[in-house]
Amino acid sequence: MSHDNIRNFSIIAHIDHGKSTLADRLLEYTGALTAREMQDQFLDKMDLERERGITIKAQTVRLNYTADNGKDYILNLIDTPGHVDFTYEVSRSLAACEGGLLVVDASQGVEAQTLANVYLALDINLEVFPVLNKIDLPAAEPERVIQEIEDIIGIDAHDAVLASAKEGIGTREILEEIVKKIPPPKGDQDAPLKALLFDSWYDQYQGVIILVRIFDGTLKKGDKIQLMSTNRSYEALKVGVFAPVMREVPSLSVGEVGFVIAGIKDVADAKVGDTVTLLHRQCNKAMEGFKEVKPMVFSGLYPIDTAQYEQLRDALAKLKLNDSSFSFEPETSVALGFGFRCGFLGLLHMEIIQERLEREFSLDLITTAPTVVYRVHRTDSTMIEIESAAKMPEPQHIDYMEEPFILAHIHVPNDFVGPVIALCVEKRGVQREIKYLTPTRVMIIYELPLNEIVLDFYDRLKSISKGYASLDYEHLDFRRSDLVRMNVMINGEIVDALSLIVHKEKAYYRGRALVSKMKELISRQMFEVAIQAAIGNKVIARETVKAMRKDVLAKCYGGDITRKRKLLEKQKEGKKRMKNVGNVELPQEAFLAILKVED
Ligand SMILES: Nc1nc2c(ncn2[C@@H]2O[C@H](COP(=O)(O)OP(=O)(O)OP(=O)(O)O)[C@@H](O)[C@H]2O)c(=O)[nH]1
Repeated sequence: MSHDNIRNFSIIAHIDHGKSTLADRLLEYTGALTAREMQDQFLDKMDLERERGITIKAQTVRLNYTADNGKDYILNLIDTPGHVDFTYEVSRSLAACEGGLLVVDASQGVEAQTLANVYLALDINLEVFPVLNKIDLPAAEPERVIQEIEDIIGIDAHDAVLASAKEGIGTREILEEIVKKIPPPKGDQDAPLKALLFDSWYDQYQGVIILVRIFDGTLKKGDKIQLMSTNRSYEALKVGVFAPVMREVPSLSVGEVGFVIAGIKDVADAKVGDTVTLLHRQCNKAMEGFKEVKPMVFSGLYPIDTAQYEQLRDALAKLKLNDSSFSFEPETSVALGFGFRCGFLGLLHMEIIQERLEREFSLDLITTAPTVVYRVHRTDSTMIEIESAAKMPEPQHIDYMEEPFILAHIHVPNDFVGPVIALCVEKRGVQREIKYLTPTRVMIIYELPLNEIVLDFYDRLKSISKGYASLDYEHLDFRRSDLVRMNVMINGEIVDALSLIVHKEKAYYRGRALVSKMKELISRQMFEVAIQAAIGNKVIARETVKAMRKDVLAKCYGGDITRKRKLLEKQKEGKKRMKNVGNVELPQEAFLAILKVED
């Protein structure tokens, strides 16, 4: 059977350059969606995604298209998540394709994130062709952007499609280009099944659904399949495609993309990048590029109201059903009580989960400052990985420690090179390369400790570059580093949830800055509050929040009860995100004060 009529492609775009809008246009044009269904963007399903304008979970659709040459084609659009935390998932989705549309906002030009994904695509030899979107905007500069694409990315862009996804301009040209420029899939129909699992999620009615791209062989309903990384086998109960809603088909063969429901219980068993083969006729080599993804950023989540603990646990379990890259385990804090230490792929992933917990599950949470995984090599020559300062052994048991490093690509206009380099140096960065991509655009490549990135790197980068800089990063390795545990004491008591691991050289300065920030954040209480930072037994900084002079209610001249109630209510409002630690009331912000400290 010929696979000549199949085209598998992704849309590669920087956030907000119009990927979802364009995808909807393609669906609409090929008749996959009616205009009414178009009211909502089809591909970005979750509310949160829509609100934040970012794509979190990949979605894939099959489109039927009759080309100008009179032939019918099946176009599989494979959506990719659009954020730096999900690079691995992006790379697996791209691996399921033969080509990619590079969508660039004609008024903005090429951005760092676009580059990262384009390079991912070019590295695996995808056919990439450019589409300039938003040409309806008065600020669009197609010529400049075409030049930029050629200079920076090095692909031919002179015949880039000029499009406006908003106004439906260029849609047919794009479909024609897909057919002409992207090669059809190759593969051996008679070989044993070899399919790439490139996405999976949990559906409450159907269980785990996996998306696969067939490279060799055929996958039929009823087949006994095996996942090669876990060696577990399942029966393919349902096989089908999204067109764009789920539709069962008898089988999927070479080049095709579709879903399989196979009674997999847990998304953690359906690992992105895994190879699907047949139990009794296995392919001899798994797909390349498989990686186990591991959480890199951790934070403590505690219910403000201890009665919400069970609810929080259930909510975390529910979220985990659909997100195997997220982890949680119970943690107890003297200061905050019972909660969970949660692991995330990165900061955005963390914010998304926290926001969902508060919004979809109506939980009020205190979150502790994000941290990374450290490796502690103990004097007894064993090694442990810790993801919170509370787990750090006493100094006499530590031989040395290591912290994770990343490779950061920062894309910035010429004018900001100086400040960006200064920031990287301040954050203990090691310079790799500074590349002038054009006379005005610069790529700054630095090795940086992840620990500095999770604090305030991104915000600082944005503010020193007036929003122009963009960042993307990949994990490099663990490096030996001089780290100490810093404790924060409130009225002489160590508050464990505020302890942090810092680089020794930064400790004094950070300690001082942290306590002075906390002083601003903690409101006056009926008594004096001493805030101290200490390393071991040594106090390195101290600030005092003076006692309140008058009772708030004293302001309410005597008997005006409504006024009094109003004031009390107002106080209650403000109390929402407060936690009593000892007898001191600490606001949520105080737990994240370290994020607001500048070096
Ligand atoms: N003027 C104009 N606006 C557009 C065009 N295409 C998209 N937009 C707008 O640009 C914004 C971003 O578009 P999206 O399609 O959500 O961007 P996206 O690239 O999918 O973003 P992610 O899902 O985060 O990757 C939206 O407000 C769109 O309405 C266009 O051709 N012209």
